Amino acid sequence: MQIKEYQKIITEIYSNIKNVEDIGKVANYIPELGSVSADNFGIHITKINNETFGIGNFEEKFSIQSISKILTLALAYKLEGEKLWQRVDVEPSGNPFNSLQQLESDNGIPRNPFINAGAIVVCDVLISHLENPKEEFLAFCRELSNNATLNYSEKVAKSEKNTGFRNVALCNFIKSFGNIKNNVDKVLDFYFYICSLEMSCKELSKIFLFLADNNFKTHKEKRVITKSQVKRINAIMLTCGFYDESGEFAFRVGLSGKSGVGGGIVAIHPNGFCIAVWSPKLNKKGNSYKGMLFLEHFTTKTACSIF
Ligand SMILES: NC(=O)CC[C@H](N)C(=O)O
Repeated sequence: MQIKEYQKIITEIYSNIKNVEDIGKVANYIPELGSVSADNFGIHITKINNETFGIGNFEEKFSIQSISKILTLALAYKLEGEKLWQRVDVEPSGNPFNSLQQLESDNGIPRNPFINAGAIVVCDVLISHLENPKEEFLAFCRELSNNATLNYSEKVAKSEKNTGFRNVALCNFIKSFGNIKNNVDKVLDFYFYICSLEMSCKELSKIFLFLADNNFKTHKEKRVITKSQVKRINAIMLTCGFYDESGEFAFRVGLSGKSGVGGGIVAIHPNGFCIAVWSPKLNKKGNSYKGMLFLEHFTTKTACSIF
């Protein structure tokens, strides 16, 4: 589909949904997230041929939260290879993102890398590989998107550190099973920082092009991960990207995707495009209410789901 056609359809849906009553709530269990204006609504699409279109607050940076779990997974998979799956599984959890429940019966092996438990293990794997995890992970993101302005938010990271009791519990619990190899404070500090990464919809739809374009190379002409790894990360996004609402997202939208409690969602059409939506009010499962609604209309009107 031509970018002009996407532009027309996106503009139309954006205008309709902008005025729909938002039944969601801005996340405030991390106090700093509660300070954003609930009315923000932005969309940006980047095609693999680099044609783009954006509307609304698509250039404003926000806390990408769990969307960063795709980036930590990509780097850990690159560094650790298939051994990674001995530490974290690839099954949908059917449980909330911060749940402790299954970890006991699963002997400290998190169900997938996109729930908090799984992302914490992935952070631990990265710490074992990297000398300066925060700096090197940020450098990876900057290279991937050819964007030196990408950064963490100190405020959000600190705010989460002060209130992240559940994540502290998760990390210690997993450590008790031997599936955290490094110091828990170090792992948690890294986890809180990766969650605090800030990007706009425009930046998000660009950084994830490596999952849409099988021939993607960075500006330094480097391949990021193998084609098989791209396929697998997309598969985990489809089955686990929205926690206990992953089935619903596949059912209503039909793209691989990932949400964050900052209200962002990215979705991938393999060989087509990456689209990012931001609207801070979340539904009960922690996914952006208007973001999901927008994407449902988008794949319906463009007939561009993967099914
Ligand atoms: N779903 C999310 O975006 C959750 C991430 C958040 N930083 C947390 O650990 O609770």
